[in-house]
Amino acid sequence: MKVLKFGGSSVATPPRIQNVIEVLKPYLKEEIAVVFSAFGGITDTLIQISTLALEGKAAYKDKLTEIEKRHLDAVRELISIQKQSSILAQVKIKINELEDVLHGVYLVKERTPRTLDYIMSFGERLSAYIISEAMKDQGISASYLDARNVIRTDNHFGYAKVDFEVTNKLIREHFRNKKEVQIITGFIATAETGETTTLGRSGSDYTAAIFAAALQAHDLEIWTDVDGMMTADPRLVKKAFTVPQMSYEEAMELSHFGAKVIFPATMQPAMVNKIPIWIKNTFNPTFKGTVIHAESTNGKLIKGISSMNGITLLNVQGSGLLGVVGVSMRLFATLARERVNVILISQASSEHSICIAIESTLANHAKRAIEKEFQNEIRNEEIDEVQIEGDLSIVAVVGDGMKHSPGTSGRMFSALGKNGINIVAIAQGSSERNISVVIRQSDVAKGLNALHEAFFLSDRKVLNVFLVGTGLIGNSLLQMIEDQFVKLAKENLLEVNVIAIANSKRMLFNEEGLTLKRGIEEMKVKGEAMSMMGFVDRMITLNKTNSIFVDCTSSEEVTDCYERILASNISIVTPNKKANSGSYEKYYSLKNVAFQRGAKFLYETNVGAGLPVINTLNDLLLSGDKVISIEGVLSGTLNYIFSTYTTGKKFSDVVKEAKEKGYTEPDPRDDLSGKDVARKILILSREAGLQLELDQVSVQNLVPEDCQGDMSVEQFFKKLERHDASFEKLLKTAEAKGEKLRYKAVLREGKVKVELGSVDSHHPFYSLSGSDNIILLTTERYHERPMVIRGPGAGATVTAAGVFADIIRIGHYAK
Ligand SMILES: NC(=O)C1=CN([C@@H]2O[C@H](COP(=O)(O)OP(=O)(O)OC[C@H]3O[C@@H](n4cnc5c(N)ncnc54)[C@H](OP(=O)(O)O)[C@@H]3O)[C@@H](O)[C@H]2O)C=CC1
Ligand SMILES: N[C@@H](CC=O)C(=O)O
Ligand code: NA
Repeated sequence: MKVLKFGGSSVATPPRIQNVIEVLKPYLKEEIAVVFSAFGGITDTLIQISTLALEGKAAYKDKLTEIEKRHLDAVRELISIQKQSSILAQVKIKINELEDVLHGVYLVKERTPRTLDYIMSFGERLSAYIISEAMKDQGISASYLDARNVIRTDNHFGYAKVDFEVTNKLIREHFRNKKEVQIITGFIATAETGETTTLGRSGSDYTAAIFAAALQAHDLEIWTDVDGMMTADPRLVKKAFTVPQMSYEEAMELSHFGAKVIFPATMQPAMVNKIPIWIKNTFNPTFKGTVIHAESTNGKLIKGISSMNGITLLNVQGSGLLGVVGVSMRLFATLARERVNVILISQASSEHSICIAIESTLANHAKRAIEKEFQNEIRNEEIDEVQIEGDLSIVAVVGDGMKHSPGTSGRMFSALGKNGINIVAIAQGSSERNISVVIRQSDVAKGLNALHEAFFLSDRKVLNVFLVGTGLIGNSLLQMIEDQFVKLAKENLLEVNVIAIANSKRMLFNEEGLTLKRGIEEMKVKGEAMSMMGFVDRMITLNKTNSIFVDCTSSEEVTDCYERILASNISIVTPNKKANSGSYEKYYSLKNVAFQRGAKFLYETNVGAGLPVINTLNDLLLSGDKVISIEGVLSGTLNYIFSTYTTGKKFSDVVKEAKEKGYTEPDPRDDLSGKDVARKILILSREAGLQLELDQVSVQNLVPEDCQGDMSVEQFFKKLERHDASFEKLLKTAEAKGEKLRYKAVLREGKVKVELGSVDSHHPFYSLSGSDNIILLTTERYHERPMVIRGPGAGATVTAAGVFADIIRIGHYAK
């Protein structure tokens, strides 16, 4: 014997009912019994109608007509015309009965729990009856069984307790010699005194388990609308997947915390009789689903992550708790008396406080009750007033495999901590099957995803990128992420998702990740108006795991948001130098906030583009070295200009070439003025430990006076042409000495300057070409000959690659 149960969503419409009949057909070869819930939504509507009647609102009649129509329509759609009339008549008789009861409620304005149970019973009675007739009409040997004939309970209306001795006997007697498939009403039963009762939440599952146990079925199948028990709530964790098998205990722990696929109490009869419970999906019938059985399956550390919202913590504390026997007894007795269900308890060994998680709706009531119970202690200041903290959630990792496995909680807390999720309370019982934490409700989606990645996606990491700036660098970066996506995911288990893209005008978000190929175009067409505040708010609210803000602009409006971003535990990667070359105070405070929050702030491309300058310098310093001097050519643009500019060429043309090749700043005057180089050497000096400001850098400005000030880049180029002759003079002077022009940056003895000079053929700067940068690091350890870092130091590819490398570096750290 196998018992199957189909829930309300599986039988919500006639086509779905037909689908269920199709699902059942292959089962007819074996012995089965099938339990049905009311058509989807009917139980709720029945409660609603009875409430309207209770409130004296005649509108209940319209709703009743709707219910009647739904059931009559189902008969008309599922059953052939010639058989319809007697079945329609039966349905009408039931609806009339229901109408009489509702009329009674309407008149006397009273709806006892007993009446409500009776009203609700019509949902299952109508559905199972109609389905049994539809099956018969299709040639299946089936008969309708009103479970009230065989399930006996006490008269606790709403959640009646089953008398198994009598029930088992009645069920077995009923099934003796029964050939037809029994189509059974879920949820309902009869009290010893004869009234209709219901079995409480998920009562139809319970009905199925009661039948399975009584008939000693070899399997119980619960058919619902999901693919079984999932590793986490799939609405919040996109990568959640079905758990193929788990123990009864694991299922109880998981379902207890809101994974509403199965309600623990309903498993009891199956569990006691060791009957495997299959969770199957009516909308995906060939999928295996989940089997819940007696074996504790080893191998996996945890089976699932559950979550429960709407939680409030009550904190009872004070010196009166310490070592006083009986306080917790009084506390819990009070809560029990007030029917407040305690979901989680935590007490530290200092015995100074006890904290209890309950449903938020009961918080004020519970607080008042406890304060009343302890009014003497509160008056004597032995116990404080009860503190309540709401808007919380419980998240729990569950699995038999955690037992005796050190490191599970470590992994859990580390995943939450690295994502900046504050843990308000913790509980783990000695069954070691469940570790529960209380966190802010707004952190639940992020927390679940972080834990899911930590436990189920093994070493797989997902980085969520929010990009601002889609010019030369931003665009190349997106291209690179796209080109490397599959390889990184496959070989390095690193998934780089771009969640948002913005330029100065528009921004576009997609929580699932944007299609990079068309990302920028889409952003320009479909994006909403860009506002930096709006962008940051949205990014913070999304609260994604491993979020990385990537700034590929040169805007200070963007760097002004860094502190807030880092303070929200979001890492930053940027080639934009404005933040680190602003005030020293700002530079210092950004590093500090990042450190405090465990967020990363990476800017290798601030100097020498993709060349490993900042990381190398930091490695030297961290290992105890000290900088004596830094000397370099730090501008790709200026190096390109002065190594390409030879007799016969026009200076202004060479500057244009540098811009076309993508070496210059958005405004090339930032390069020519020496300002960009000044920023870079300032950043290196600060990294080396000097507390300097930008105006302390002595700068030689190469922008002719009439080209300075407010004008467009085009206007600037026009004006620059007038100065070609004076630049030619400089060039000729250097060439006459056999030297080359180079724009140098120097840090020595705490002083920093950037200036144009010429170098002879022995100088290491002489042979630089194209966009090359060179950095000579003279340190205590590298003092006879400096460490030399050299190579192309500007341009779209090398810079974007450096930015990408910083993003991946965060991936190494993330979890
Ligand atoms: N080019 C190089 O070789 C190197 C560049 N860098 C740095 O990289 C950064 C980007 O340079 P690059 O790509 O060449 O510059 P671009 O001028 O090509 O692109 C800048 C991008 O930033 C956007 N932007 C500007 N202001 C804002 C704002 N307030 N809000 C949102 N978006 C804004 C622009 O939007 P819109 O498209 O609407 O104008 C544009 O998309 C700069 O900081 C530069 O110093 C660092 C190392 C090397
Ligand atoms: N404009 C800069 C680009 C890198 O920061 C340069 O030319 O070096
Ligand atoms: Na670099």
